[in-house]
Amino acid sequence: MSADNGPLYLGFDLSTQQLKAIVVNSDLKSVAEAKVDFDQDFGAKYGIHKGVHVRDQTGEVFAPVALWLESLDLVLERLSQAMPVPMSRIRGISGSGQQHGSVFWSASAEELLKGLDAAKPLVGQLEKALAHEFAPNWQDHSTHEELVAFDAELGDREKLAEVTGSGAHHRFTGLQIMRIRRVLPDVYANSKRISLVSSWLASVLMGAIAPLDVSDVCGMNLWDIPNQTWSERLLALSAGPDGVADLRQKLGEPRMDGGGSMGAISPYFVTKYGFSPECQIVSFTGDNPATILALPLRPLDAIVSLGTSTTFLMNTPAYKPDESYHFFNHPTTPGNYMFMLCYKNGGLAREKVRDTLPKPQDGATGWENFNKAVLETKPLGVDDESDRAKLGLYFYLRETVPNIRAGTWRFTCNGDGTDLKESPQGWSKESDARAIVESQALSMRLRSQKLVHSPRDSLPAQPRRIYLVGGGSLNPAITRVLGEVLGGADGVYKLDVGGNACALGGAYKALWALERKDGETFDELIGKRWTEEGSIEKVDIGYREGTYEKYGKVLGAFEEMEGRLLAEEKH
Ligand SMILES: Nc1ncnc2c1ncn2[C@@H]1O[C@H](COP(=O)(O)OP(=O)(O)O)[C@@H](O)[C@H]1O
Ligand SMILES: O=C(CO)[C@@H](O)[C@H](O)COP(=O)(O)O
Repeated sequence: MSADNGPLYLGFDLSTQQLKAIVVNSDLKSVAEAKVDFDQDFGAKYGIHKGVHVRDQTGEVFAPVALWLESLDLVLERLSQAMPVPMSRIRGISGSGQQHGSVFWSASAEELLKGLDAAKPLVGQLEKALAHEFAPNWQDHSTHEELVAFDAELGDREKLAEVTGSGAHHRFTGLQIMRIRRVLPDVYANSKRISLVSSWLASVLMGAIAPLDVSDVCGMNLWDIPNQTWSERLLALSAGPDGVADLRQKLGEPRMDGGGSMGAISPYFVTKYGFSPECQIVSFTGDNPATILALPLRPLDAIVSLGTSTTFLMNTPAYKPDESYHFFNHPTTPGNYMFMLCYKNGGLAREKVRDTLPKPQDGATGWENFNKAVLETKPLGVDDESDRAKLGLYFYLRETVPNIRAGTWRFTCNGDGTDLKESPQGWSKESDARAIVESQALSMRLRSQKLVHSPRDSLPAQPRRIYLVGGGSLNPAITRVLGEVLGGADGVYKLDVGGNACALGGAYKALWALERKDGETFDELIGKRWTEEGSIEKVDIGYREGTYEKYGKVLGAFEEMEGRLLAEEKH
């Protein structure tokens, strides 16, 4: 069958600020795309900002589930208009959700999901299917009490990381569930099932509660990765000693196969949008695991995702957990893992620094002055040999890696990293523009050191290729600084789908799930069909001899700066 009349695959991405959809054919070529921007399309109605509500007094960050339901109808309406061929050609659907967020279903959920009426919108019909109208968001940091308890439960934080792939993090779902049980006991008691954002979207599309996904389940601090089972002790911590069986029932058993079908699409979508009743729903995963499925990722290649959060991702067969980063099951390949660093102060922090600079004329992207400042400032703000290197931290929210309070700090040191001192007088706004991007990249380089080795010849240890995805990957100044700091022996590449990588990874996952031959891995199938041309574009040379080493010399000072700020908080 030629790609002109063959099956199509749909990938969704329900992220913090948008719901995106992309359709590809069996040759991996994009056929149609659509998106809903939560603030633009529904901001006034729901009173959200950047996709969420924030309660500063408690640190809560959450999204209205009704907003996502309205967005699902709207994105499908837009997609059906954008499709050059009938929706009935779509054979399979998968996708991704922002990680860690949870949706609490009521006892009526199964029945309401099964009986959806295509003559009415989703939103009114599923109101009573929810035990809680809001979903905690990954930016939530209201769970300090729970964080302390999780880190202590198995002995210490390192032990928790060995078992669950991560130390305790405010946003991880086990902590969020424990807090909901503490502050909203009725919500917890009335929750018949609990979904992650990924499995929630799959559930609505399937008209039945979908199991949690093999990879996304690792973002809860509840899943024992070495033994691939729920940790009874951590369930007991989250649910209370008598609540283990009940919480296990609410969560269900995860689906360990990232491929195959979970069931056919709900008749609601068949009648309303013209899907085939044979269209299959494949398990949905987290947005970061989906990102590593947007291309065949080789060992030593890294992806930097510049979305609302900034993440650094690698695909590795080695499980080497550490309390400062994350390991997840690979979403499609048993025995492989996704290594991840995740920063809360990503895109929104860069926007705050951008907004301190004069606003460009109307019609500009808004980044022009920021980019000019980044490109006109020398590495580490060092103009000549006598200048001290500038190192800054720009945390508008409490950061996760490392767990440092909100604030802005500026330090200087000698070029060899010695004599680190705080610089209370600071420096110009233009220097901040370069320093924030360098700071984010230095943190990634520091923490991924153990996972990289020399790619060839006598080059220093570094990734082979660096792929950039997410909204920020469109920015040439950010791209250049990432190449200068992180290296990349074979260069820095941008995915042509830019901000749509997670949705694309979801579409490829659906394709692999339904077309795989016995035992055929995702990388084998996608690797055979994927071509660089039309998929990626080289945007920077990456490793620059001399510059890379210059940044290497201040890595120790960067770590010391973080250490000093962490120590201040302990006193
Ligand atoms: N030209 C640009 N330069 C720098 N950042 C950009 C640019 N365009 C978009 N962004 C950033 O991309 C972010 C959104 O990226 P996206 O991947 O769509 O996010 P998410 O998946 O978290 O919703 C915005 O917060 C914005 O800061
Ligand atoms: O919390 C994490 C990963 O641990 C975030 O990366 C979320 O998964 C949300 O991502 P974006 O909305 O930035 O894509």
